[in-house]
Amino acid sequence: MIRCLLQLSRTKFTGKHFVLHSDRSLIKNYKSFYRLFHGLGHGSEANGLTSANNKVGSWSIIKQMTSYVWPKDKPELKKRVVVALGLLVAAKAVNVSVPFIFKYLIDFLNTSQGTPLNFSDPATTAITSAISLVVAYGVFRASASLFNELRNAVFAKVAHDSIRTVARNVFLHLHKLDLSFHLSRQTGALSKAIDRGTRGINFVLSAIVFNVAPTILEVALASSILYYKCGPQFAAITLICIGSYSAFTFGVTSWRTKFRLQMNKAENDAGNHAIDSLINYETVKYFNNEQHEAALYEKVLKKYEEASLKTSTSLAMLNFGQNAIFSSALAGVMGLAVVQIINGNMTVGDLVMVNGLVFQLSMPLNFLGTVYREVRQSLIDMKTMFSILSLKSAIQSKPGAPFLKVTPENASVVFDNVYFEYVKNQPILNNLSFEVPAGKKVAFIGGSGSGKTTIIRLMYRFFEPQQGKVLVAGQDIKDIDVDSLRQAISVVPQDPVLFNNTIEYNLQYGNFSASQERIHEASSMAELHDSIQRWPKAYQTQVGERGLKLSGGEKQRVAIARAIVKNSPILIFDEATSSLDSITEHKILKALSRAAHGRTSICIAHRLSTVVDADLIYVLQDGRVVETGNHSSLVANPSSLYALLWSKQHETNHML
Ligand SMILES: Nc1ncnc2c1ncn2[C@@H]1O[C@H](COP(=O)(O)OP(=O)(O)OP(=O)(O)O)[C@@H](O)[C@H]1O
Repeated sequence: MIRCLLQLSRTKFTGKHFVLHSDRSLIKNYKSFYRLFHGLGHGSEANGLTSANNKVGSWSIIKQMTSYVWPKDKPELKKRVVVALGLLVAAKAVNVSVPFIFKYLIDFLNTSQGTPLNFSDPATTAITSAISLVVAYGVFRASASLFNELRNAVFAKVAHDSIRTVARNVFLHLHKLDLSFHLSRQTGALSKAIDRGTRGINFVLSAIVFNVAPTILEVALASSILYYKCGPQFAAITLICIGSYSAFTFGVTSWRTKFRLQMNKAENDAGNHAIDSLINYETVKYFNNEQHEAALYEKVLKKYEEASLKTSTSLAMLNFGQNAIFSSALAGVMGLAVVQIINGNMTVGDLVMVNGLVFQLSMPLNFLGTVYREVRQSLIDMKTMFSILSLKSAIQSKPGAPFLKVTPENASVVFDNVYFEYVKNQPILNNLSFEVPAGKKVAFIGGSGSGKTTIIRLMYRFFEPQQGKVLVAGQDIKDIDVDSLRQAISVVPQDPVLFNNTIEYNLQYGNFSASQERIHEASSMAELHDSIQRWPKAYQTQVGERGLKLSGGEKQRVAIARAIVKNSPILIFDEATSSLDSITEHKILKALSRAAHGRTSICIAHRLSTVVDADLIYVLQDGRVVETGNHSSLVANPSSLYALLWSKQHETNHML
């Protein structure tokens, strides 16, 4: 899961096919997620978990969980729940009977004391009673344990199925959430929250089904028996004990909750720091900052330790208080029973039965305390996980939205008066209008931060413009199915990141139904096939986490081949050849123009030499198109920004 989340953190273009995102923006995003995740600021700005967290109440979590334990479409699981509940009732009924057997045994022993049993005449009532009582005691105890174990075995599948389904749903939902969420989250904290949340499910499920309900049943049974068999005082002491025990437990547990929250936060911080630091392994080495990193890590671990100590100390206090309440009640009922025996109203067997019944409550009560404590903690853990499920993606297809009808002949892209800002009142695109005609190669150039990648994000519908329209193949992308839009566009990002798998898997990622020939063909087009064949494991070579075992140029070529495998009518290259040497770049550009033949291609480039053959070049400045034309028309105007950039790059090339 962690690996997948890490991979996800670099995903820039989602949909069915992923092309990956740069580390630079990741680090920036990690910081903002930290604020968001821990509620330190602008939580309402985006899809922050903090705000979502508040919306998810404990009842809502329990309600959601019920649907996993009692799933409409899984009758087999429902049967298991029913059988498990049956076993539970049987175990409790048997359990409550044990003190009775004890009582009869003691009374029998009392009356038979001094009268030796005649074993040579087994038909005597005394022998039969003695043997039956001892056997019944053994059988009842064994049956209670058997029913409990069977119940656990039968219910285990229900719990595991629920955990798997919830984990899968959260994972899928994470992929469905929009880019704003992924730009704001922090991987370490998120993966820890999911780990803790799924672990909590098992606990909460078992606790509610097997502890809370049965304890109430057991308390009711024991109190009724005490009331009818021994009198109202016994039932009253028992109920007062249970009342004060529960009140004390709930009160202290609520007070302790903050320590658990501090522990979770410190654990998240430690996870984040460890992941961030290990991701930046090389940077740490470049600056000899191992000790600095370890010191920061230790600082958060210390916070964890402090919170953990407070949790343990307060737990000891809780345990002691619970025991004191229970022991007082036990002493109370025993004292009452002794008085009754002396007055001749009760037998010694009754005293043992009362002791047995009240003592038997100690187990579920003790559990009730633990359960309440753990359920609260688990609910806190699960809150974050379920809050993810409650988040709505800002980008969704409208109900019944038609699929995009796009062919290479109509694959045009139009921006009509588009205004877009990431942050309020800081426009990135300012009433931007342009057209990318179908089947043409169009280039966007402009200074760093002028909004080139943002244009692609809007085209891919990662964000929605605040004003204006984006049309693909003449259709407003807001009104069409998002998946079909993304299927129509292949993107080669600036800084691709690969899955920690074989090179073949990474190429297949463009289209899992593509044949091996097609994959090899695409890799040849990206000038990659021959290099791969020279590697000892060829296409089965593992690329390492995020593709770290490949060079920047190799990764870029994998990304190009993968986009070719996807075979979409619109191709986008975001600085796609920036890590290549000039000879390889030249070869790839030729291959790309072959691959893009008859398709619409959009290139973002800083090196103008890569776009001289573009049919149309848009020059961006301050979120607007300031110049349009092809290379020759733009250089022909010596006062144009393009001509200036062209001459500057020429000068630099000559200097080199
Ligand atoms: N998620 C975001 N939240 C806030 N601001 C953002 C976000 N993403 C990008 N920006 C800002 O928007 C501006 C345009 O970014 P964009 O990535 O589109 O530029 P670019 O032209 O592609 O730059 P470069 O050539 O350096 O890649 C930048 O100033 C950037 O800092």
